Amino acid sequence: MTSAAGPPPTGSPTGAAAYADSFAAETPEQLAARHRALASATAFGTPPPVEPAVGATLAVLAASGSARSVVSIGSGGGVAGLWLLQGMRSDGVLTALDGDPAELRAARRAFGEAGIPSGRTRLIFGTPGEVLPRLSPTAYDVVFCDGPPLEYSAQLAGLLDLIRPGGSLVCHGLLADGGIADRSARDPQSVAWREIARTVREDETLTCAVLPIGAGLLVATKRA
Ligand SMILES: C[S@@+](CC[C@H](N)C(=O)[O-])C[C@H]1O[C@@H](n2cnc3c(N)ncnc32)[C@H](O)[C@@H]1O
Repeated sequence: MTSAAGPPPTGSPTGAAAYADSFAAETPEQLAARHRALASATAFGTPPPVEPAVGATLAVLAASGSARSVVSIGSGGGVAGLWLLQGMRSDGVLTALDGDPAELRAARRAFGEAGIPSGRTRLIFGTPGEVLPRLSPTAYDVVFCDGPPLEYSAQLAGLLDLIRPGGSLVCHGLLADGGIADRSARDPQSVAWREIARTVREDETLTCAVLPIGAGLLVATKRA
């Protein structure tokens, strides 16, 4: 992807993945947030933002449910948040949490530059374990998780409790290194992803799918 905001990052996808990303054109403000997040990833080793095709999928999921209330766990620099806001109702509120104040500042900047009214975002510092108990059960249309699975796998029941019937849990990153599909991979991250995927697949109140875009999306929708 080439843009006025800078050259394509190294390691950019090719072929079908590149087409999927190019289809999901980003605004100059989204591109600026993406380039800041990628620069931070290069400089500090922070995880990269979601790919454009993943962002567009988040927007579609939010739009298809006329989402008014969305939670983003691991706000990062706000790239995914901007896509979610794009799909949500114009009066919808995005609650974004992160355990790194610098990431929350970056997300606030991204939302401000994109002209998002301050009342449409709620930025909360903390871990899922600290913040989830303060959120209202069955009040959210979409709960999006993007961060180390070990950080929220233990919170899975609490995450599902937040979602209204018809709403969705969306987890990003389960296909990142192929460990989930490799039975011999016993590293903690692969084990956590396997456990999350197994739990949602076996839950008869959920309809779920794995979408092989970006680093992989696990989508689980609560039956109405
Ligand atoms: C992959 S980045 C999120 C990128 C974001 N979804 C985007 O596309 O802009 C993961 C984020 O999770 C946050 N994080 C990691 N562990 C956390 C924890 N235990 N509690 C809260 N946030 C955490 C990191 O600070 C980081 O900003």
